Amino acid sequence: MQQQQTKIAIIGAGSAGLSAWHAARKHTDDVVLIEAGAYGTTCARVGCMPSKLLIAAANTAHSARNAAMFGVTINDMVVDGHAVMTRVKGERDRFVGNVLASMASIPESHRLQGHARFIDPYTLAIDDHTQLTANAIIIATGSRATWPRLLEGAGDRLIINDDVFDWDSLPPSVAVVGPGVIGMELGQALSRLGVRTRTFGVGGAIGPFQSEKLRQLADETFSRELYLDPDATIEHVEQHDNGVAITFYERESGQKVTEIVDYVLAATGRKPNVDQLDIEKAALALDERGVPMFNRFTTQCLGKDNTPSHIFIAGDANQSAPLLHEAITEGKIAGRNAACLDDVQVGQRNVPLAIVFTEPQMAIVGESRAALETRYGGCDCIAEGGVSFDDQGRALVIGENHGYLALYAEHGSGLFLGAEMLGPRAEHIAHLLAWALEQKLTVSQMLAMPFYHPVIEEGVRSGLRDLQANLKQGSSITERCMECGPGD
Ligand SMILES: Cc1cc2nc3c(=O)[nH]c(=O)nc-3n(C[C@H](O)[C@H](O)[C@H](O)COP(=O)(O)OP(=O)(O)OC[C@H]3O[C@@H](n4cnc5c(N)ncnc54)[C@H](O)[C@@H]3O)c2cc1C
Ligand SMILES: NC(=O)c1ccc[n+]([C@@H]2O[C@H](COP(=O)([O-])OP(=O)(O)OC[C@H]3O[C@@H](n4cnc5c(N)ncnc54)[C@H](O)[C@@H]3O)[C@@H](O)[C@H]2O)c1
Repeated sequence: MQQQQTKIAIIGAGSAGLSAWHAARKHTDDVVLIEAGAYGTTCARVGCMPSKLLIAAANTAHSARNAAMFGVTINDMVVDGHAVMTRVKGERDRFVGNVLASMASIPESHRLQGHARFIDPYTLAIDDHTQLTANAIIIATGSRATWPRLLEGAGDRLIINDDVFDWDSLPPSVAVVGPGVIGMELGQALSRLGVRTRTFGVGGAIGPFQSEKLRQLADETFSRELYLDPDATIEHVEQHDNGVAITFYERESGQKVTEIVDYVLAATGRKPNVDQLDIEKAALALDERGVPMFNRFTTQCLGKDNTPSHIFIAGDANQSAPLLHEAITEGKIAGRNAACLDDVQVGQRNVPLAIVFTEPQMAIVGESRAALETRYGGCDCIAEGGVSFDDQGRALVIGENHGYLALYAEHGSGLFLGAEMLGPRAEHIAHLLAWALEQKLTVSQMLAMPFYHPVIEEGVRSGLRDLQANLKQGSSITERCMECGPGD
């Protein structure tokens, strides 16, 4: 094995690893980036971008199909599966190309190709060709899809998101297992593109929602356009000639049925890629899932001896917020801190923000009601308000009048705490609300902002008014109040 020495080794050239690379390079030239698979990042190759491209095609088909609602007739609307996938893959390749072009700024001499694993806390083996010793190591290895064993009955017809973006055309039917973020985005998109879908979950969860009201509303709303059973019992999955026989209890009738589908798409969650790193040789404290314990503000891992380690972890690998913008932020913090081990600093983290690109979109800003209840310890300190989009002016105009926005604030201070939303333009509303949360605005400060007419934001104002009305803030301090002493 070739012996090599570096100041910083970064494992994984995905979004977090590349962000770490650029941050570290501001402090040192001595950085090595290790990648086991294809360059281009999960986000661009098989994640955020191709999924949004597929969704864009699906929503176009859906709008065309529903154009009659506006008095517009579109005759012979055809979804050309081959053309859909050609555009998805073509634009996807453009995004990947952009990443590859930016990688050109990383000299070959600073890159190693191969699978990294720990030999000891400071040494990595890269495949069986290089032994790399580093003063600091950043784990940015991402995550991968997991699935229950039952689905393996589908044989080579069991697919994950990566496989969808390899298709040259659209198949006639797909069973989607897991109505989480990936399952709902891809399941609805495929259904709108004319693929016969069946979506199955366990325990009732849909998308990212914690609020029972929103979960139920999502169930009702999505069930209107696709077969969705968020608490399904799948009894048997078996590969069958040119498809898969899937035996399940039909939601409405409760009857056991067997259907043949072309593919079973596993969207049952992702696990961090830390299990193939020989992580136990890194002398780190691990949680019950085997993921290194770390400080989310420094991304520094905790050593087995309870002292901060020279190892950092960023992006999906730590599973704390498996989203692209969080991967970039964590990579930046990790890169800077790995380069300045004597002066590890707290990095800036933003408020939680998650958006699901279904229609209606789903979004969570700040902590969910359930998480807030836990944080506040059940002290009845949280006020809730909300608004339905069913009869909201702008939503009616554009024919997207479905959904609800739940808003949370703190009694007493009136501070805005967060929101959960199913509804039109949630991607934009969620940003406005996240920015308000970031600025630590109170509900009355938010209500003092301008609201144009007619816009979805007017619905947000109605929700904020409802929240304001439910807030217990005590009597307002009058101009010459008892508390105000002489000299005021
Ligand atoms: C279908 C889908 C849709 C998504 N949509 C969105 C979205 O709309 N918005 C959003 O914010 N997020 C979205 N995400 C999540 C987002 O893609 C991830 O949070 C983000 O890509 C994580 O980046 P990362 O750098 O941690 O991982 P990656 O980009 O996966 O990088 C990890 C890299 O590490 C390499 N690696 C792993 N182990 C080793 C090893 N031992 N040695 C060397 N290299 C190794 C891997 O090959 C990989 O290249 C989506 C994800 C999926 C799957
Ligand atoms: N728009 C976005 O930002 C976006 C899009 C896609 C993915 N992502 C990221 O990727 C992560 C992973 O997404 P995901 O959808 O794989 O995970 P997820 O945790 O969101 O969803 C997994 C779903 O599978 C269900 N499930 C688990 N076991 C099951 C079983 N045996 N049978 C049926 N259902 C089962 C779960 O109840 C859950 O609903 C997300 O948490 C998110 O961070 C983000």
